[in-house]
Amino acid sequence: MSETVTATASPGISTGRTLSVRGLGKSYGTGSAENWIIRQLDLEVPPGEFVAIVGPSGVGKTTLLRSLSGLVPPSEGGVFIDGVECNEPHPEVGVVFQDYSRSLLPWMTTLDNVAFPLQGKGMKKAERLSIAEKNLAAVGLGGKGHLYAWEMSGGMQQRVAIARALAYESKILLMDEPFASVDAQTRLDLEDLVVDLHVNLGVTIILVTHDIDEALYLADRVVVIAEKPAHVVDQIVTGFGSHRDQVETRSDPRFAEARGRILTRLRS
Ligand SMILES: Nc1ncnc2c1ncn2[C@@H]1O[C@H](COP(=O)(O)OP(=O)(O)OP(=O)(O)O)[C@@H](O)[C@H]1O
Repeated sequence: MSETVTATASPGISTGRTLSVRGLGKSYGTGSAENWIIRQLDLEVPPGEFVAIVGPSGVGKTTLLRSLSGLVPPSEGGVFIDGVECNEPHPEVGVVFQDYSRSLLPWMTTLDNVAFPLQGKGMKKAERLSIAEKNLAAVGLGGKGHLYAWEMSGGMQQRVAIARALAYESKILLMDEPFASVDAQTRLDLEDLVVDLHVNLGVTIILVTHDIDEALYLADRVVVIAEKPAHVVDQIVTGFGSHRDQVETRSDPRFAEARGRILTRLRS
């Protein structure tokens, strides 16, 4: 059974950060085998904005997100956080991946999974557990810290992954197809959870998805990447404000208009 959850303020988050992508290029291989996936990609995401990146399958969305997270070094250009070049994992950038089943450590309880990365901050155990508990509550899993991954649904495990990213004081949250592996109803619930987290916590969010409707429902701005090498080919400010409703927002004439524009752009 799915639950509807309202996010509450997390202790880990204050305001977001500006993320700037300048002339980003990423290639795999060398010499005559060099394959440019992304090239000349520019993007500016101010503090607190929610940006969704859409594009056709295989265009390079995951490659872009990995470059933003510092997990993959760019081949050209760079990623800047508040104007400072950052081409390696940044302590204020949290990442949530699609595959929740591989993101949680199976031998640890949920509470320990969320608290684990905080060890690197040199905090005492009681403080780590307290932050973990508060962030679990923020994603609707208060009091569930004793459970193991195998005792939770896919949607619950993905909430834990989000709580863990938030607990690490992330000011920028990168999400790669975070709802692609859960059922349709759970997906709607998780979408609304992320909307609430964004509104209540003010964190900057960049989410990659192949689902145009999901992008329009969640984001302040939808960035379309396409062609080979991939670059930004269109951007749409959704204009729906902070209030989103799964029925009302998706029935808004601007929603259909934006969807039509993106589909036309991707098929041209
Ligand atoms: N480590 C790698 N080495 C070589 N090529 C890679 C590597 N990672 C990705 N690629 C290639 O880069 C291209 C873009 O892949 P990527 O996963 O970023 O696309 P995507 O838009 O996220 O795809 P999808 O929508 O199917 O998830 C693909 O052609 C892929 O084969």
